[in-house]
Amino acid sequence: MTSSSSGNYQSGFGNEFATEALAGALPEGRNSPQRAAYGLYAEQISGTAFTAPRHANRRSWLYRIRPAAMHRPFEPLAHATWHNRFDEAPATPNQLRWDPLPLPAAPTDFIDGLLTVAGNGGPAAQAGIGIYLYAANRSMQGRFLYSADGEFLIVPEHGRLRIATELGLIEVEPQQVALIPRGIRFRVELPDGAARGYVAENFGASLRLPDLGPIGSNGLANPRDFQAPVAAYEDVEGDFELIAKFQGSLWRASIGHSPLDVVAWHGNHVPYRYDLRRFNTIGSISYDHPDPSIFTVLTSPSDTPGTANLDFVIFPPRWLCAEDTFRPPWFHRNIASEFMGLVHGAYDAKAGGFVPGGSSLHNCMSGHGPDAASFEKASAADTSKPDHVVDTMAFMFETRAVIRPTRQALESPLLQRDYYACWQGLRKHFDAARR
Ligand SMILES: O=C(O)Cc1cc(O)ccc1O
Ligand SMILES: [Fe+2]
Repeated sequence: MTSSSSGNYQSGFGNEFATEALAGALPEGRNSPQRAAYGLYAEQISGTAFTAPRHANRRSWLYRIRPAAMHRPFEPLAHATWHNRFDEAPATPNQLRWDPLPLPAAPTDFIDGLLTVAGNGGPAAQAGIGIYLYAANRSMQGRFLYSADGEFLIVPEHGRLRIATELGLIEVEPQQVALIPRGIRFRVELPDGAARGYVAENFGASLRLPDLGPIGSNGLANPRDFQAPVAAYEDVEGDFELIAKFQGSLWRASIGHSPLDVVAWHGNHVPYRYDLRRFNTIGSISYDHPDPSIFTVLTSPSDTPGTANLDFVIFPPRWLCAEDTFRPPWFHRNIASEFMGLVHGAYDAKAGGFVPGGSSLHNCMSGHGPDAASFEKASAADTSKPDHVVDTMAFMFETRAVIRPTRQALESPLLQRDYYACWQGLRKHFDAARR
């Protein structure tokens, strides 16, 4: 087996990258020479329509030991907890919150450990997202995964992931995220022996950096902090399995070699990692709590301008200094639906019950906001002094379409059946005689 490089990245979101693990493996001046160097096969993978506008167009050219076509036929593969059936249970307007998944006792790899909590739309419509949790305790061995249905945004909460992809190696730890584009084959290894986290599978237009408008040319997630891998290949033969996620179901095929055999590549349909601690958080320096759209890391636009299929939003450490302002998130009802997770520390709108690895769902127009304890504390706080919110990293998958929990999520013992009670202690302060 030949394998190369660890910890090597190329920087810049949306760049036209070029990388070769063997000198001269990338053809010069053309994509598809009559005979590629080293006896490699040239292969293109497109992530957008050929004719998508140039700024949105994604494709990569791969120079590989064997073409992706070379495997035995696929057959259906059952999975007890990972699926895209978002219509099994009625969509609910109830506020929902779950405790974290326990780490598994039996041997469980990343694929086995995936569980669908909720979602909307679907792969057939190329719109919506699947929301999954994973809890695993061993590396994928002799098997490789790709999804034809969407890109994976992986948000680790516990344990590092070493993600060996066709285009090279991506290593992430909690407070970093990984993005695996549609179609790219990969294997997830667990250097810490156990791992837990969240995944959004985006069936819609690929995630990109949001426009910055009047913020200007810098800020939020800066493009240079996104890191794509360098080429790293495996020249290894064996009795392996290629697993495809296709239209919400899994398929398996025997493959006689590692499909991670790309010696060189160039293009922009690429995996990335991003460290959420690099986010340049912007907020109010006068009064009022701004809309959380200023915390958008990446966005998947829909066909309606300004109305995302998916926004990936984070709530990182930050200073709060708005004067005469209720500083935590306000009470609200939104047209968008909000799935939240916590990867580190505590969230400033919830004094208890929302712990790292836990999840919450507040659907379209469902009232929510600070719990009673957080409300009382923030209403009494001295706003002439800044507050430093530290030790925190919450995130939100926000979608234009209602997020439909799966039956297994609604029936799970992890669902907090008393979640509504966190708002029941909000006292009546109204007094018509006092302004
Ligand atoms: O519900 C939440 O906690 C997320 C959220 C945070 C915020 O600062 C404003 C609106 C919002 O939905
Ligand atoms: Fe909210």
